[in-house]
Amino acid sequence: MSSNDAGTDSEPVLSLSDVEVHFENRPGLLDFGGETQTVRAVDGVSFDLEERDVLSLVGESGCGKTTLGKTSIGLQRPTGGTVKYRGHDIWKVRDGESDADITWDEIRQSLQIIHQDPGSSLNPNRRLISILSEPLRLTGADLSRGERRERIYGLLEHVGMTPASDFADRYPHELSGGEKQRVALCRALLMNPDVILADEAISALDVSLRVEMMDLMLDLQEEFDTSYVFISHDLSNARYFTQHGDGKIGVMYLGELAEIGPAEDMVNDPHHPYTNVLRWATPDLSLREAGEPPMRKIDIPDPVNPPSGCRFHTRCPEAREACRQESPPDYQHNGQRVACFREDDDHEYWDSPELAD
Ligand SMILES: Nc1ncnc2c1ncn2[C@@H]1O[C@H](COP(=O)(O)OP(=O)(O)OP(=O)(O)O)[C@@H](O)[C@H]1O
Repeated sequence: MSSNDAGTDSEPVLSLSDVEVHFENRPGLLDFGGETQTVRAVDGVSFDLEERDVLSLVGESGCGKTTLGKTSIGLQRPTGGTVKYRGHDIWKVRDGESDADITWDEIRQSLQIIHQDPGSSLNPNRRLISILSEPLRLTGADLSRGERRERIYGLLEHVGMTPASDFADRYPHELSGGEKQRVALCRALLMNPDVILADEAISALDVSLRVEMMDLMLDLQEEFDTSYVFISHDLSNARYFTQHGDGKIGVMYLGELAEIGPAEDMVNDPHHPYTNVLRWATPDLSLREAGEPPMRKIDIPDPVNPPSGCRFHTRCPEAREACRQESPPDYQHNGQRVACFREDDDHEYWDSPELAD
């Protein structure tokens, strides 16, 4: 085994280091003279996900949550940096450049996804029993037909679809949205994954069902030893899920992680001015103070041409000249990691002039 790819069980389940995903958008056929544009969807992101951990990614639409989530579970190849599963560089394994004793199939099986719209990922022509038998066959579980059925029934009942015999022979269109999402969760869990990427997995559910679904996911996390990357545009849902899962919230802005830390610290004591904006924009947190948003401008810059220095400087109420010049490194503040010069009492930021609108 090569020294730099010798994964062990003591390694984080996932470890992302300086990950970058840039998309090259080529001009369309009719776009004469158009130039290829580079969309900087994710830039310089690092984090570890431990066993039975939660990382919730929040941020405005287009900030790179889905791209980062997919990159974390090997559905998107990064254009820079590394993604490691238990210490193994997953793309080296995929490309046959690793002598690790793990295969790409094993890694892919360990990293599962549930989408916002589970209906689109459940085959409409197959009954639930058949949909849920598939992962058991794929994982090579040596089970008889009867044992498979028993395992599936057990899980359906566990997620509240009782009696399971009433559900097993139904087609997806015979289920409610919440039931479909439970089936998608069951199907992902039957692969025995280490990580499930839940991409806006509760957003399409009625508000009354969201907490129920999050509780179910957390309940099963204990039982199946699963970690979650939980994507949500709603900070109050991310707070609930992260706090109960004892994990971290990562706030993304224009492809970068602006701040990451434990849920309560992020909500009650945000250190990055953009985390403060998200908090202000989430009425459910009951923290909104009267008046204007804590931002200079409303419009979001283009990820094709992000602002220089700190990407948030064009909207940040605290921005100074230094923020336009230089990109802030990560500073550690207790359990939080913050990319903002204001964390450094000695930084030249404090002596540089405030930015005018
Ligand atoms: N395959 C692709 N090709 C080109 N650009 C892409 C591709 N996928 C995503 N993008 C762009 O990358 C940026 C980040 O997109 P992404 O979907 O990751 O953001 P998001 O935060 O998940 O957004 P939303 O909350 O709206 O789903 C956006 O500007 C998007 O248009």
